[in-house]
Amino acid sequence: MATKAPLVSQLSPEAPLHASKLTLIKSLTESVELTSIPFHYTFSTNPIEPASSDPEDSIPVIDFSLLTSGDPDQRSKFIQDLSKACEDWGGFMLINHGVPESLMKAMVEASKEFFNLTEEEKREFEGKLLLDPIKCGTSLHGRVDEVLFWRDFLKVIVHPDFHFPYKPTGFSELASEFCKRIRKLVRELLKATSENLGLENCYIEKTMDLDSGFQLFAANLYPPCPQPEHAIGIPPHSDHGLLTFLAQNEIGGLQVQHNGKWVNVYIPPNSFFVNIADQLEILSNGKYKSLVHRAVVNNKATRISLAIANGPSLDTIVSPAIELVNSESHSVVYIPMKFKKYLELQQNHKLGQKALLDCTKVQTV
Ligand SMILES: O=C(O)CCC(=O)C(=O)O
Ligand SMILES: [Fe+2]
Repeated sequence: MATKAPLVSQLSPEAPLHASKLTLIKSLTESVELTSIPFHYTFSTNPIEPASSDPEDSIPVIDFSLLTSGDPDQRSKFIQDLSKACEDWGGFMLINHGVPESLMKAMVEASKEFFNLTEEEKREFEGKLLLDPIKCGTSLHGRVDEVLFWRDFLKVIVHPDFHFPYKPTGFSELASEFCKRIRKLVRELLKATSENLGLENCYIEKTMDLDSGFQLFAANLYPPCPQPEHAIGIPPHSDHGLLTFLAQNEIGGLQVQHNGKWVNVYIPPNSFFVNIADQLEILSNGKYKSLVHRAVVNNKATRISLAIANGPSLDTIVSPAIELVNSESHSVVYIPMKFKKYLELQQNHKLGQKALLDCTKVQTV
């Protein structure tokens, strides 16, 4: 059995988590035969409630090729489907989006290779501060987390400036292409969204300064967990930007909150799950709600997910579109805030549903 100091601190309930570096969850699960989860990983003493398997709860599917077909009827179907998905769910499965399946698979493979680097090699990319361009770690904020999450991550700022680890070979080139294609899709989706909100076609693109938009690539690794009903990969939260794109290997684990229930979302290998994030909720003055989601773990197979968060530029002051504020039916407004400030506040906020977004709301009378 491994007896590295950081491992001991994770296994013992008395040891303060903050005392030493945390072992990556991948290393922990590979170094000892675990039959139960170490104390600090207990997210819930009661088993986490299972998700709904009601066919009524099927995720809307948006066919991107309808938009690009050149047929006006197909385009208007796309616009309507998107509008309904944003209002009813806050997320949708995006199919026929034009990103080659081979590129998506290669990205998942390269992420897996990254996580397979030695712990020492990965420590080179550790990163400490919020806007450090490359950060590899475990849980959420690492040592400051009260409960540890069953997840290792690599987070990289890929726009407006592109950064990326130089290992494994070829990962950076693949990621550059992959993220560029996603930015293109985001622009198209946000043009259609502007239209759906009754705004000028380029409203979001311009006001959110997408030419300098903040794009963050994250790869998440969730190894098998001996007690998946008591641990969690990522707890319930909404994302910070405008739209997040999610892809995964063939293993499920994403759940979204819909009408007060948790719903399983399986993302097929050639699809993206796209969810509305907080800045789009603010901009739409609450017409669209950011989607609360979480990642659960399993006891059989390692899951890898890729989450690409697409936001405004860091200096953009995000506020509700004025056209959407003056209506009597919308009495809630959100306090305008620089996106960078929002990220800083989020960093110091415990991840809990939509706690930070709720703080930015003011009730008008
Ligand atoms: O792994 C997943 O499916 C979700 C990841 C996620 O929510 C995130 O990285 O923000
Ligand atoms: Fe997320």
